[in-house]
Amino acid sequence: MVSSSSPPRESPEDNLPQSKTSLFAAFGHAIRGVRKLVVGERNARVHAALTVGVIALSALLRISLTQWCLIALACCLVWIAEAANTALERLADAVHPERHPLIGEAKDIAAGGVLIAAGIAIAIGLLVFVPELLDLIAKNESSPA
Ligand SMILES: Nc1ncnc2c1ncn2[C@@H]1O[C@H](COP(=O)(O)OP(=O)(O)OP(=O)(O)O)[C@@H](O)[C@H]1O
Repeated sequence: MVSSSSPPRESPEDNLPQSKTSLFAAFGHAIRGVRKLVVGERNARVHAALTVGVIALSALLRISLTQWCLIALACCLVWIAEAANTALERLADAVHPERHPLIGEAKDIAAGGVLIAAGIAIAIGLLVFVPELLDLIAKNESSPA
């Protein structure tokens, strides 16, 4: 017979840590993460320079709203992959500083994700910018000197 004074059964959710972080503080942590990514990672600084260059080229070529959306998504894809790669590298180094084949594999896979994202971003950039640049060249050639 079950005693009526037995404690209530715990649900799996009861074991989860209760987050006391306010939305405002969480936003601050995220901004700190972006700063650490851009300041501390050489690859992220390269992405930052490329992002600025791509935005400048897009503005110069006066691309359409749809093209802006595609370029923005392509840039975001690379930034998200780079952030995930950096986070995984730091986590792996903290949890297991010694060399381990699985850590190596995990880092290689994360780096592969960045490579795939960068490849797709380059393809989108070519699809958007090459026709625009060809158009600009054709207009310049056809205009009277
Ligand atoms: N702890 C480890 N155990 C086994 N192999 C590792 C380990 N750390 C790194 N490696 C191998 O060395 C490669 C480079 O790892 P590293 O942490 O130096 O990244 P990285 O080249 O600095 O990358 P990023 O430029 O993105 O920071 C990994 O992809 C992995 O193949």
